[in-house]
Amino acid sequence: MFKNYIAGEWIDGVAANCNVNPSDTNDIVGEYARADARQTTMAVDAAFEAQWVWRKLTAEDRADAMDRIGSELLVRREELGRLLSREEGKTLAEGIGEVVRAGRVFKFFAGEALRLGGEKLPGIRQGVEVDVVREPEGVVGIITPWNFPIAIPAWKIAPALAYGNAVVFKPADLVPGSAWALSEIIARAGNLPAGVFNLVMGPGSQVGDTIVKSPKVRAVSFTGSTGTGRRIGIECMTRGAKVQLEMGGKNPLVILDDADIDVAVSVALSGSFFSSGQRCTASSRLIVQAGIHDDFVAAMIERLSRLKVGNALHSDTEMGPVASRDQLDQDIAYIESARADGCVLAFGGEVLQRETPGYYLSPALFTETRNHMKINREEVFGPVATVIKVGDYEQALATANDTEFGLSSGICTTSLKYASDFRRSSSAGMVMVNLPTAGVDYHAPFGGRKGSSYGAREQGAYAREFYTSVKTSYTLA
Ligand SMILES: NC(=O)C1=CN([C@@H]2O[C@H](COP(=O)(O)OP(=O)(O)OC[C@H]3O[C@@H](n4cnc5c(N)ncnc54)[C@H](OP(=O)(O)O)[C@@H]3O)[C@@H](O)[C@H]2O)C=CC1
Ligand SMILES: O=C(O)CCC(=O)C(=O)O
Repeated sequence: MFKNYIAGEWIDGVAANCNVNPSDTNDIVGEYARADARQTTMAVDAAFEAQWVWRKLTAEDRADAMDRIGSELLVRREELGRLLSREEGKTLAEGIGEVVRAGRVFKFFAGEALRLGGEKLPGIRQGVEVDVVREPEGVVGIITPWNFPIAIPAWKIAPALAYGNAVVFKPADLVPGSAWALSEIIARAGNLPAGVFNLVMGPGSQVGDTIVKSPKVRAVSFTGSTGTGRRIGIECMTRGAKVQLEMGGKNPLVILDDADIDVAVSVALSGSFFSSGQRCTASSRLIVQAGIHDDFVAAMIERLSRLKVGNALHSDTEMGPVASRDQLDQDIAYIESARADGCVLAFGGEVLQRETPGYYLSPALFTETRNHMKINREEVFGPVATVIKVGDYEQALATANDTEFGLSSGICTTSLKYASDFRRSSSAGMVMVNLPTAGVDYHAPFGGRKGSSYGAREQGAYAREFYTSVKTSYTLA
């Protein structure tokens, strides 16, 4: 049994949770402890005490800890990448890539711990000095989803710790294995004082809810569904805690007549279907100008017909299964609803059988869709993309922005004029030109607008906005 880590001890849960390999449902990955509300409160209390020890250590101590964690992740990339792919279903290359990304994130924040500067302002009164510094928030609650089980925890935990906060980490119940492996490295290689970092596995309705409602938790960082995110946001705001929410997307990829068709197909394929489309940044709406529409759709179908869907751990697999039975059911329900609305299923959308029992779905491409349809309004979170045909650039831009979400957007064009205008006019937080809407750099700010995100940006140096609080002091020298 893999245990929770509370107050510097590995502790049994009140129940157990077995996670299953979505590529082979006969394969049980492991048995993991499940905490309840009482154990979660123990973790919060431990973090509350430990924050004072941690923030008083030097920035170099914190930097060294982040560096050691990052180094171990990078050294163990193959082993941890395999565990991640086995547990979540993304391909081995994607799994290893995610571990590398997490390792780089810790290395980046090792540097950031040393770069957290302040500001000195001239006082307006004679002899008075004004200093502006950033201090840690205190105890930070981190609640993460299943689709990036190592990278998302890493890009929340690393800045939280680097800037001097204590952490209570609750991973998604679906993927405790990756979270446990990451936590074991943080606990051991980080060599942190007891209570500075706590892992509390268990259901969101108990563990997550206790974290969110605890008065000792000063800030909550969440990634997941819009519904859960909004509920957490209201709870935190009601009790005056800081909150950062990364939620859904309905990301548009515009393809103009002047696009290089090979670039457009490769960008759409990667953005829509890699990681089985289970990315909040996935390109779910392909907005295609009429002149290139038929050639683009034909080229996509040709490429999709060669896409190898199979066991995530096989080296030649290009797209693994979807992560769970629930996710498969959700994808199928959206496919049925699109069909009922009159969309044409140009490719895929079928449950597949492979040599091992798993949640295999062929990548689905719909044509003849309209932007007002349900399939174009709600996040599917699976290997499902739609094509929306438009007449010109202005219509493409208006369609792209006509969504309640605003995480990422993209355009494929060879026109500098349209590329520049799209970068300016897109209502998304991240804009890509001739690149997939998914797959971002670890040192640049990450986040969206409108219904996709709430609060300060994640990642890169911008992360300090969320994980620190500004203090202004006045001194009469
Ligand atoms: N935008 C994104 O990045 C993601 C979007 N999604 C979307 O959300 C759908 C549902 O996925 P799901 O995993 O259930 O997403 P959730 O938003 O429910 O889960 C995300 C995290 O929040 C936790 N959680 C759930 N309920 C609460 C609560 N009341 N208080 C505090 N924490 C809570 C979950 O715990 P636990 O799972 O252990 O119950 C998990 O750790 C997907 O089908 C997809 O459409 C999902 C993942 C990521
Ligand atoms: O596209 C990426 O690199 C990140 C995606 C992400 O954060 C998510 O799907 O939750």
